[in-house]
Amino acid sequence: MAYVIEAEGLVKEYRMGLLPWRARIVRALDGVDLRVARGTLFSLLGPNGAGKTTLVKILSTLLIPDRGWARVSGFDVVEEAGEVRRRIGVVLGGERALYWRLSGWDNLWFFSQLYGIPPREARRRVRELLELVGLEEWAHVRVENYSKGMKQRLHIARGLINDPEVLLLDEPTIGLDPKAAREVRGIVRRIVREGRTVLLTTHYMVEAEELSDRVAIINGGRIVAEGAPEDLKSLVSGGSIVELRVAGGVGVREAVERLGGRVISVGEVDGARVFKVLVPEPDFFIEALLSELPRLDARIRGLDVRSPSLEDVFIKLTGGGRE
Ligand SMILES: Nc1ncnc2c1ncn2[C@@H]1O[C@H](COP(=O)(O)OP(=O)(O)OP(=O)(O)O)[C@@H](O)[C@H]1O
Repeated sequence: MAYVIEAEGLVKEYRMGLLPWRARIVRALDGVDLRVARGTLFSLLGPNGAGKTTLVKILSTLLIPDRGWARVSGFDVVEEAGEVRRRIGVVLGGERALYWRLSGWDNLWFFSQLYGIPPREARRRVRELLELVGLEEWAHVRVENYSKGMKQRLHIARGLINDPEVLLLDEPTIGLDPKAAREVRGIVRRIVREGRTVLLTTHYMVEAEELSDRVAIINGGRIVAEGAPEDLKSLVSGGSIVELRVAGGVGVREAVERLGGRVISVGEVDGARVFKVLVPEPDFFIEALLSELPRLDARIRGLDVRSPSLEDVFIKLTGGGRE
């Protein structure tokens, strides 16, 4: 198996505060190993502050790790940073790397010339990329008139200007409405179909589940699980997820556990508590629960049974997270 991204034992710490005696060390990566096969889409899924951006920055040579090593396309990200940069495209979330007063075409042309692409080839490339991201009709309109989704699509085109083997995408759909996010995901799929390798970070389970060949769940600077979405779901397999909404009652959680359920999260919606419970045999569990709850003075507001999703795995392994 040819791995186009490899990393082992990556550690990165940030020092917070200017005064040495009051400095606080934040360990953003705490020994990360990673292997991404050529031509696949790999997602790093994790809550805020998990270390996703730090990892992408190390792989794109923008940060140097304190310990460990990483190679992209066979080149070391520290020792051979120039070689790595020639072979990657990077789209960092929230960046403002476009010139808003220039058109989409002029932005891509400008970046093509920074890479020293000969004019004839650059023209062809810009045309193809605008087509890939569905902006050919907007090519000569200033970027300041683009919607958020269009800007993000242009960002992605910019990340591909040097025809990279590997595209690193940090939170590509953050802040986009569902339609714009769907368009971006479609483009990402096309990029992988072209034979490139894509590593993307996200905290949207659905995105990771829908797009990825493999997913690594990262939390607190460590990869806590890695595999194909289906494999990861089997971590909470051997059962069903029962979502139980109850109002009032004392000792509900204890009762759920006594009946063989494993509580993976507890939330609150409209004044009712929502228990997500992993249960081996839902029929038996629900029957027993229905006779138990009235004794605890708990009123059932809703009950739902479904198969586990990637989100359940994520919650189980990270103890929460957004979305
Ligand atoms: N420049 C910095 N200085 C100090 N601490 C930082 C810096 N950048 C990141 N951190 C800290 O390192 C940890 C990991 O941050 P990182 O941005 O890599 O996480 P993330 O998974 O990308 O999160 P998010 O989804 O919020 O972008 C967090 O605790 C963060 O506060």
